[in-house]
Parts: sequence; structure tokens; C-alpha cells
Amino acid sequence: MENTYYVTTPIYYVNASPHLGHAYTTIVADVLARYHRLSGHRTFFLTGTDEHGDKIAEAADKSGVTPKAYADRISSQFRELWPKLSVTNDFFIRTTDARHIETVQTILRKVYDAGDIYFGHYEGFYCVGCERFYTEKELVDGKCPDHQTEPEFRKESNYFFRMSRYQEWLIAHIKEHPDFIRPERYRNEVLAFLREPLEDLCISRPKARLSWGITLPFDENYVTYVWFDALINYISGIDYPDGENFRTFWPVAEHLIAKDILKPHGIYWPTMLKAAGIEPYSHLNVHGYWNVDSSKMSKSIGNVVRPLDLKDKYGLDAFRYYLLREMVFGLDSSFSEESFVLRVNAELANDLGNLVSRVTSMAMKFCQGAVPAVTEVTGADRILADTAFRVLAEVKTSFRELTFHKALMSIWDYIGTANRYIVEQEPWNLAKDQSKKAKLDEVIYSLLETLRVIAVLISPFMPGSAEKILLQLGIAHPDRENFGTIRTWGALAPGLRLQRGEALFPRIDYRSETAAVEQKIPAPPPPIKPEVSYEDFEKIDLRVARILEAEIVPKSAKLLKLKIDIGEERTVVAGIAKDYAPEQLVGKSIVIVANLKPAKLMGIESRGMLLATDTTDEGITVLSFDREPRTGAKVR
Ligand SMILES: Nc1ncnc2c1ncn2[C@@H]1O[C@H](COP(=O)(O)OP(=O)(O)OP(=O)(O)O)[C@@H](O)[C@H]1O
Ligand SMILES: [Zn+2]
Repeated sequence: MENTYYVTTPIYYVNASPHLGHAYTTIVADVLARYHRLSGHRTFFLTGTDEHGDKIAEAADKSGVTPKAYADRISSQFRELWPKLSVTNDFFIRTTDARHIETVQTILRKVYDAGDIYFGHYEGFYCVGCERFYTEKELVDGKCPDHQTEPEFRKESNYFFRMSRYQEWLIAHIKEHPDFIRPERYRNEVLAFLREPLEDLCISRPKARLSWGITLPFDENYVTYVWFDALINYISGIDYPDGENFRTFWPVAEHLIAKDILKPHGIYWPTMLKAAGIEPYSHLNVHGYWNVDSSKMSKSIGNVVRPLDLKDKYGLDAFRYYLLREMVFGLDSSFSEESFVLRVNAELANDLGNLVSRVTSMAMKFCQGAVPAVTEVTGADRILADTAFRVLAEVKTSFRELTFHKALMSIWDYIGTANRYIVEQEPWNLAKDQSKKAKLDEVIYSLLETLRVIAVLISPFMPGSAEKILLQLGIAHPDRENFGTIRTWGALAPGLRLQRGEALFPRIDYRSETAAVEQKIPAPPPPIKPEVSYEDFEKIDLRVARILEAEIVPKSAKLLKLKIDIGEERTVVAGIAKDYAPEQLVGKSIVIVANLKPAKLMGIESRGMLLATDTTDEGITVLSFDREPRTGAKVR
């Protein structure tokens, strides 16, 4: 059978504009959809907006427009946002679509005819924010636990869905399908909830009080409760009951949600499906919250970060990368712009960006700007091929387990391996010796092929950057590369002309931005140390050093390894990675203490210490010269 994949996001409630939380769920769905398409699976990705209910009627009223006009406005904000974040949904559903309304009525009729909907009297505490009744037991100090507001007491006759009838079935289904709700903590949460007897679900609202909703097909004085309407989008969006999409995709449905809407998705929805005679979805995948200062980012609170602000400031791929790398799917994360910048600088500008620019510029220089031909990749060069296969398998597992941060860690492990391989192989030395030409070609080819593999691996997360890398490799149709084409090592065609490209991820100078805002008062300089004699000073040998190479020390946030020339070649390690990108240093003349006792830093022997000082904004600047000094000269 053909492999198929169906992923949905919640349909977002149109009572306010989209924020980073909505962007996260939708980008995760996009990453999954892209991954499955690149794996050759037939894929459908659905998102949309939820437009009925009290809260929208209220918000519209406040803005002085009709609910439909209000919903149109906010819905288009969501619809227009997604392409700007490179989100590739196949359809955008609105619960005000005629097709959707028809489907909701079909399902209501079916469940009603089966005897699972009855008319009854109800009284209780109703929270408008939650749009549901609360039992007294659920309230905290008489208030809604989510909204901290006092609910209204309401007495109403309404229609009820006999949810209780399906409680035992649901418990059994969850127990038989351990992955039905995941990660496990949320499965346990639903099971815990099901330990208490389920109450029937009130699924109507009298039109006398609220008319903004879908009319019940069996009583036109009532509209449908917003959850009973909204959840059905997952099947109306793929043309239930007769559409080919429904037949193809419903059997593999995967829902993505945050934990706030676990109960409707984990309990209402499967029992609704069961009552309507429809198979349950395959998986409910639940993630945690993005918090700001430890409270949930939410429209109602207003503590929101706008996705487009971040995209405009730092670039789309950096934003997508950060969201997927920072959050462990299932757990909460807190958002901070500082952690964002740290990741972009260390992992994107340094690790990935440098690898791409080093490899392509070496290929330009040593291989006349074309992919070299190699007969067979052997020996040490197998490491890159072998790592590719291992990482491919790890990424596959991570996608299956929704551990996106681990997928990225595996890919970054590969990037680290490639960066170390360059240092070990020293292509610049191979290039000096004609007899080593074959070896040089092998090294450069392996690195270019590694870039092709990395580009495909990152493409679900960072589609724009992946394409740029593939174009730099001279690949004319980047869209033809996929998880199938990287399974064969050596598929990169010799002779392709490399294309020069701009830096993928420019470093962000965050400190100077915040410094401008904070206006910190600098600490006074420390007191001068006690006198020393000239003879004592003379013992210190200061020299002009020219930096030949610079690279990040793996797993260290601060250290750079420098190869320097002081008349002889030496390696020194300096704690300046936060202030200098390696490429800013190469070719620069600096001052080092040449006779300081060697020290080992992160396993690397440093022979000499570079001199540096503070700038006014707290960063570091290395000592340099205003005229070109002689390399190795004594500093007096
Ligand atoms: N802070 C958040 N962290 C992660 N995802 C979020 C966050 N806020 C919203 N979402 C996403 O949006 C869905 C809820 O959509 P909704 O339109 O109710 O947003 P909301 O901001 O939580 O609204 P409200 O504050 O009015 O309850 C969640 O299930 C999740 O997919
Ligand atoms: Zn509430």
C-alpha cells in the first residue's frame, strides 16, 4: 500500500490575532508534512480557523461589527500569516464554510438518529471564557481555574450528547493503543480523567441567548456548542463522507495540539467519532506551552510575541529552527530573545554557516569551482559517509517519536564531524603538494556531498536555507533532492559548477542592541597592581602573531582555536568566541604572550596567550595595530 500521512493543527479561535504559540504548532505540522513529502509519502496538511461561539460574538460586538465580518478579518490574518512562515498547508478550513456546516449537521443528525442525543434540563456555573459549564467541585474559590473570573449561574434546557455511554470503550481503546495519545504523560492525564464517571456533554445553546453558530438540524431554536462544531473540521476538511481525501487520509490522521485543549481532543472527539460510526483518529500529539516569564503566552492575557516581528528581525529559518530546537515536544519552554540569539549565533552562524562557507570557498579555490571527480571514497573519508547513514536513521527515529530537538542535535553532530574533518585533513596543505591532488579531490568531494546530505536533512525545518545550499552546490533542481536521493552516497554529480552565495546566517550583534536600551554604567577600572622592576617585565616575551586559521572549539561556548604564526606555527586557544566569528580573525595581526607556560583547554594545548581588553559595551576587543607590523616581532 502507498504510504500516506495526514496532519492537522487545531483550528485557531478567531477572537484575537496569531502569536508565537499558534506559529509553533503550525510550523511543527509543516515540518512533519515536509518530512513526509520528502520521504515520498502522499501527504495532506490541514489548518484553519474556529469561528463560532460566545467569545467571538462578544468580540465582534465590542468592535461594532457583525460576527461574520469580525471572523472574516481575523481568519484572514491567520490565513495570510502561514505562507509568510513558509507553511505549506494543503487546505485552510473555516467553520463558517458551507461544506463544514453541512457536515456538522450530517453528524448531528446521525448521532441524534442513533439515540445518543437527548433533550434535558441543566443548571450550573458557566464560564464565558471557557464556553462551558463547571461543576462546583471544579471551581477554585468559586472562580474558573483558567480565567480567575466568577462564572454565571445559568438554568437552561439543552441538548446533550450521551458521552458517558462511550466511556468504557474509550478507556479500552486507549489501553489497547499505547500511542493513541502521546507523549505518555498526556495519555495518563486522560486516563486519570476517565477514572471518574463521564458526564454527558451539553452540545447546544439556545438561540435566544446566542445565535452565532450552526443551527441544530433537529431543532432550529438552538445552535451547536462550539466544540461539537469545531472538532468536526478534521473530517469536513477532507471531504467526509464520500471524498477521496477522506478515504485516503482519515485512516492515518494525526492531530497536533497544545495541552490546553487535551480534554476536547482526548475525550469529546473520539467519543463523537465512535457515536457517528467513524473510526477514531490514529494519534493525538500533545505539546506544552511557550511561556513568557513563566506564564502561558496567550491571546487572553496579551503577553504575546508576534511571529512576523521575529521573522523580520532575524530571518524566517532562524525562527523556525529556534522553535523546533528549543522546545522538547510535550514539555513547556520559555521564550527569550536572548536564548534565540545565542542559538542563532552559535549553531547557525558558526556551526552550519561556517561549514558551508568554508567548504564552498575551498572547492572554489582548490577545484576550480566545480565538484571534483573521484574514483572511490576510501579510508578516513568514509567517516562522512558512515555518519550520514547513522544520522539519517536517527532523524527517522526522531520524527517517529516527535523528538524534533533530537533530530536537530543529530544533524548538528554531523556538522561538527564535518568541521573536525576539515581540521584533520588540512586541505590547504594537501593543495600545496601536486602528488596529493587525488586525496584533495576526495576530501573536497566528501565535504560537498556532506553539504548535500545536510541540506536535505535540514530542509523540513529550514526550507529556504536548504535550497540556498543546494543551489550553491550547483544543483539545478533543488526540489528533486529528497530523503531518497541522500540514501545513496556519491550521488552528487562531478563537474557541477558551484555558485557563490551570500552568508546563510549573519551573526546577530545582540549585546549592542540591548546595551543601547539598558544604558549600563560601566564598572570603574580595577586598582593598579604593585610595582615591578624592568627586569621582571623583560621576562615576559610579547610577540606579533598573525592568525592563519580560526575555528570554534566544539561543545564550548567561549573558546576559539587559533593557528598563529610568530615566526613558527603555534596553536593557541582563546575565550573570544562570543565576540568574534572565526572568519573575522583570519589574517589579523595580534599580540600574544609567547613564553607563558602551555595550558590545556578542552583537551587542546594552548601555547601562548592572546592579549585583549574590554570595550565600553562589555564585549572584548583583541589588541591590534594601526600599521601592519612584522610577524614575530617583539612587542616592547
Ligand atoms: N503559549 C502557547 N504555547 C504553545 N502553543 C500555543 C500557545 N498558545 C496557543 N497555542 C496553540 O494554539 C492552540 C490554542 O489556540 P487558541 O486560539 O485558543 O489560542 P490561545 O492564545 O491559547 O487563546 P486564549 O488565550 O484565548 O485561550 C493551542 O492548542 C496551541 O496549538
Ligand atoms: Zn474559564
